[in-house]
Amino acid sequence: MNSIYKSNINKKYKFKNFIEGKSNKFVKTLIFQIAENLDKKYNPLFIYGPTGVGKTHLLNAIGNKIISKNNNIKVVYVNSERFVQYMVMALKNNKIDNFKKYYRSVNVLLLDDIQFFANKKRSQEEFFHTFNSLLEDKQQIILTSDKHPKALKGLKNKLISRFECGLTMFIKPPDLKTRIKIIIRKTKKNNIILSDKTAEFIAKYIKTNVREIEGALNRIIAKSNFKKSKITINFVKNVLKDIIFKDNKLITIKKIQKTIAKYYKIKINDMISKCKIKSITIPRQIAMIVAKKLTNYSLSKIGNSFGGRDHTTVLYACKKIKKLCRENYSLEEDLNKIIKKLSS
Ligand SMILES: Nc1ncnc2c1ncn2[C@@H]1O[C@H](COP(=O)(O)OP(=O)(O)OP(=O)(O)O)[C@@H](O)[C@H]1O
Repeated sequence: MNSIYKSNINKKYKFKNFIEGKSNKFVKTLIFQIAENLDKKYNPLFIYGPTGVGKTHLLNAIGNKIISKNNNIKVVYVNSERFVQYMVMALKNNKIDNFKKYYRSVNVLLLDDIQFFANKKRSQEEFFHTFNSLLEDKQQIILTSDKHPKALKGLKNKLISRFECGLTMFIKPPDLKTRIKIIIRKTKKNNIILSDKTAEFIAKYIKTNVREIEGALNRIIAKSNFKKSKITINFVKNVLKDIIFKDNKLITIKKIQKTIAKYYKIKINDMISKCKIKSITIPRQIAMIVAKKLTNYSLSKIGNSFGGRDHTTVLYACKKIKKLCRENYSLEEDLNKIIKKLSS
C-alpha cells in the first residue's frame, strides 16, 4: 500500500525477474543504463504501452536498483491516482506546503499511470510545478502511461509538451517467443517444468499481456495442485477452455473485418473489394495484421478471406502496417485499441 511520505518502491519488482524479449528489450536496457549511470541523459523518460506489459515492474525495478547503488538518495514511486489523493489529503489537512516540499526534494521521481491526471486540474498544476522544479534541479523523472503523450486527453498542453522534452518510448505486448520464455520462467519458479510444446500452446492463446499470462498460469497451477495432475496440453485445454473457446470460435476473420470496418466507418464489403483508396486499403491491411495476430489461421487462409488475395499480400500488409506504426503513433494506438476490443 502506498503511503504519503515514503519511497513506496515495491521490492518484489527487480530487473532480475523481468523477462526480456524482443518487445521490451530496448526499453529494459535503457532503463537499466539509467539506473547504472543516473546521468540524466533522458529526462524525463516517458514510457507508454498497453496494460500489463511491465511498466510498473520496470519503474520499481529501476527504483530498487538506484537505491541499492546509492546511499542517501531519495527515490519515490507514486501512482498518479495516489498523487492526486495525497494532494487532496494534504490540502484538507493544511499540509500542502509539506506535500510540495516533499515531492520537490526527491532525486528520482517515478510516476506511474500518468493518464489518471486527466481532468484533475489542480493536481496537474501542482505536478507541473513539481516537474519543473525537479528538472531545474537536474533530478531524474520517469513517467508511465497507457498512451503516447499526444494521445493523452484531459491533460494541459504545457504538461504534455514537458513530457515530450525528454525521451518517449513504447513498450509492446510480448511477442510469441517472449511469451513462451515468460511462461517457462514463471512455471519454473513454482517448481513446475512444462514441456516446450505446452508452453507454446499456452502462449498462442494468451496473447495480450503478461498479467493475463500470470492469471492463466495461476489457474493452471492451482487446478493441477488440486487434481494432482500433470500439466499437459489437454489439461491446459480443459482449464483454459473459456479463453480457447473465445479465440477459436469468437475471434473469426469475419468478426475482425466487421469490427475494423465499423471502427473506420467503411463498409464490410470494402474488406474484400479491389478498391485501392488509402482510406480503404489501410483498414483492410490492419484487418489482415490483426487476423494474423489473433487467429491461428494460415496466411493463405487469411488472404483468401480478403477477397481471394494470396499469402504474399498478407505479408506485405503486415510489413506495411508495422512500418506505418513506427512512423505514426496514432495508428499504433488504433491498432492496440482494436486488438484490445477484440480480445476482451
Ligand atoms: N517482462 C516481464 N517479465 C516478468 N514479469 C512481467 C513482465 N512484464 C510484466 N510482468 C508482470 O506482469 C504483471 C503486470 O505488469 P505491470 O503491472 O508492470 O504492467 P503495467 O504495464 O504497469 O500495467 P498497467 O498499465 O495496467 O498498470 C506484473 O506482475 C509483472 O511483474
